[in-house]
Amino acid sequence: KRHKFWETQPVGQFKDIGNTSLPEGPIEPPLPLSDVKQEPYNLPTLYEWITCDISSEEMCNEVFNLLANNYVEDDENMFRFNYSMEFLRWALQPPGYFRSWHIGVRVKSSKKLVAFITGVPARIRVRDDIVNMAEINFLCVHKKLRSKRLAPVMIKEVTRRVHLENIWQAAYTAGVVLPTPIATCQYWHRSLNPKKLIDVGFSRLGARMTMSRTIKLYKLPESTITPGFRKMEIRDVPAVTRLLRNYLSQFVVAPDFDENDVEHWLLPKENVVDSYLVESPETHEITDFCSFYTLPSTILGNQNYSILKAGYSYYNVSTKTPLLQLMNDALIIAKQKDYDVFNALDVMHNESFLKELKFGPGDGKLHYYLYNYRIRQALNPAELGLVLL
Ligand SMILES: CCCCCCCCCCCCCC(=O)CSCCNC(=O)CCNC(=O)[C@H](O)C(C)(C)COP(=O)(O)OP(=O)(O)OC[C@H]1O[C@@H](n2cnc3c(N)ncnc32)[C@H](O)[C@@H]1OP(=O)(O)O
Ligand SMILES: CCOC(=O)c1cnc2ccc(OC)cc2c1SCCC#N
Repeated sequence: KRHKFWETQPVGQFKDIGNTSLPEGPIEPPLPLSDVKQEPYNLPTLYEWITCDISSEEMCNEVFNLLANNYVEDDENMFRFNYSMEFLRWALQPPGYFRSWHIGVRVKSSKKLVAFITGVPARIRVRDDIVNMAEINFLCVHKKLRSKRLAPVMIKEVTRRVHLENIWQAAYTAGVVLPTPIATCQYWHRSLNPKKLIDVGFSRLGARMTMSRTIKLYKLPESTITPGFRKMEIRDVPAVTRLLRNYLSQFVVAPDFDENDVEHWLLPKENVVDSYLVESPETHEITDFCSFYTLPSTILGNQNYSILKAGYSYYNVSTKTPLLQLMNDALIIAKQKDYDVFNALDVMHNESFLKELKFGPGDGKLHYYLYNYRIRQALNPAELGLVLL
């Protein structure tokens, strides 16, 4: 497949796969800031750039609506991600964020928002290298403006603005195959509301299975079973940071979280992120941690339901409680909160609990990418300690 844009970019190229003589690390060196293009890339005549202030209710609502109607759908067009406004503010305003990396495209005449792309700063460790990167997300072009080569312009513009902050690497994920994935992961789904998932056509009644038998199969206890299992609070940030940093150190690619990052990304936020930990009833030591984020989806073309309430496994650490038991408590919490499904990627140690906790494999893949950073050989999902939103 010809990748006319991606073949011009400092990313692993398909032709280089297997060429282990190429060094691991940055592909191109940083430039002096004076060499970075000072003015925005040209857009087609009818359109203009707009820097989106996500703090503004009106702007955030415009972004919400663009994504709600034009963002990612599954291959069967059964679902479309429906990121909430509070989720977008959480995802886009981490410590040290740059408003200039929240980039929109408007129609000059109508001022209608028709495209969007974002970056947020993140310190990502790759093996022993800690790299300041941009995490790129929410690339979206209105359905009516597709296949006009707008995406490469959006990507070049966010690249330019990231370069202006002296950052030269990026991390991103996509369901599509581009040059060149550093890892390819699989989604797994754990039904919490099997009747709804069957009704919308995602799941099917198993052979020789009745609906009541299916509901019973996925039934969970009313309450969590681990002694000392409780919601994370702000006073837990130092202990959770220690626990998480130690746990993530075993993976090839992982965020280098400090306490500020943990406070932003992992403190519970209603309808956005849920975090629980195990505080030993004897020693009061914090021994385990689990978290999931809330990303609903619009259900496309179903008479009975319009929204799918989905939880997504985020960061989990087990040092005393078996991961299987910890994640079962996470499922119990999600069911208590009326989630329809709990999703997880096969990253980190997730493989160890998926089948036993009755997750089923999805048909979607998620490819991880680094920009301007070569990894000699693609990683196994279990070597990834990074979850993007
Ligand atoms: C140092 C800093 C660096 C910062 C930047 C780092 C890189 C960040 C990269 C971005 C990371 C985003 C991560 C993220 O947000 C998470 S992945 C979600 C992406 N968004 C969606 O799928 C929403 C629905 N689809 C759309 O809105 C459009 O189809 C999009 C906008 C996707 C493409 O619009 P279009 O109207 O359908 O297509 P054209 O404009 O005609 O352009 C075609 C070219 O775009 C390439 N393409 C298609 N999908 C892509 C994708 N998901 N990533 C990268 N490239 C993608 C495609 O391969 C082709 O290039 P090629 O000819 O070379 O093959
Ligand atoms: C019921 C299981 O599927 C999903 O939860 C779901 C929901 N919404 C989506 C929107 C766009 C979409 O595009 C790939 C996929 C989904 C999926 S499956 C992949 C995400 C996970 N887990």
